Amino acid sequence: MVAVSSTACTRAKKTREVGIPVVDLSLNRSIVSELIVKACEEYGIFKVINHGVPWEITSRLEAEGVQFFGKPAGEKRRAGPATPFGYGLKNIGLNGDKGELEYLLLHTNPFSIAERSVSISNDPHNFTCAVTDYIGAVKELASEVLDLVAEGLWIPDRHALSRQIKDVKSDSILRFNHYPAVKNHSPSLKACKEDRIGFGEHSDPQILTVLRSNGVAGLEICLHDDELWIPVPPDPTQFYVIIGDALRVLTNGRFVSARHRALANSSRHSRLSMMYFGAPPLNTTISPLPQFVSPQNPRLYRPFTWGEYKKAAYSSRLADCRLDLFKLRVGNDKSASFS
Ligand SMILES: C=C1C[C@]23C[C@@]1(O)CC[C@H]2[C@@]12CC[C@H](O)[C@@](C)(C(=O)O1)[C@H]2[C@@H]3C(=O)O
Ligand SMILES: O=C(O)CCC(=O)C(=O)O
Ligand SMILES: [Fe+2]
Repeated sequence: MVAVSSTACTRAKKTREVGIPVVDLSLNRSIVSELIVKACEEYGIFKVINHGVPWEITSRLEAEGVQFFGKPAGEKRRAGPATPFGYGLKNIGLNGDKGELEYLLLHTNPFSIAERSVSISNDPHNFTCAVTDYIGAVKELASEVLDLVAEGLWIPDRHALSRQIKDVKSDSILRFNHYPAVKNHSPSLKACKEDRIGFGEHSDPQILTVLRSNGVAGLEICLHDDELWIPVPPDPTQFYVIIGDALRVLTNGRFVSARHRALANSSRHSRLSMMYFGAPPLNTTISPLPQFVSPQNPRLYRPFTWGEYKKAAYSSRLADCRLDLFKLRVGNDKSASFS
């Protein structure tokens, strides 16, 4: 599927050279927390370096991904469908979204991983270990980032955010996306430079996403609703943190949940990305924290549970602005009080 109209050939692709913030976690803690808060307010995405995740853990999981997606189609299908977890091909979610990719969705619950690994790998024990080690390491990284966010925002309970994803009942997800290289690229199509949409525009519903990809480009973010897509350079040795809708709500809109997409334009190599989506338990209430609500900054969202938001997300299309369903009409609505 090529998700562009024929007019795309005459339309220049709108992109802009903007540097995505880079945060060095080995620097002084108060500097790091300030940098992270700034990046979350302005971009909703940043790269972390000196992150402490051992290369061996990342490369072991990548090798499992390469092995799985290299299997014959029929074998991969046996690990599907991806609703709610397992192997998916081109169909995304439940409402007709499509993309040029195949993927694996896993719940991070240890029992769920062990159970799924049997249909995914010929060596389920190895697969389970690789996934468990990786989740442990990126969860630690995500928790550290959330503690730094709490410090930078002067949230009195410095573990209030990280506790949500560390909870044993956390509803976090691990995802592998594989975007095959474009085969048989005819010269005329090449000249056209059309975009193949791998994973369409959206914001992630969770608290935050930790993304790692191989060296193949594709990820783009859209800033300030201005229709300009900014390429996010791939860096296999580092991680990108993407702010999700839940953290946007907790900060009463002070943080942005970055709208992003992945293109599948590479003609030589396939792109493989691995995302950890950090989420709270289903019954956790998501509501703006008191210090972000005041007469000057009225409450923007009504409280809801993560389960409620997830249900709304899965009833929507990928590009929908799901948070609008939970927005309060500030100014002429009595429920838009502060507390
Ligand atoms: C179209 C959809 C796919 C998605 C569920 C949804 O209905 C809307 C949100 C999508 C998203 C984006 C971030 C993650 O990749 C994901 C697993 C999630 O939690 O929300 C996907 C969902 C999916 O692919 O099933
Ligand atoms: O594969 C990627 O690089 C990004 C995919 C993504 O945004 C997602 O799965 O939510
Ligand atoms: Fe995403």
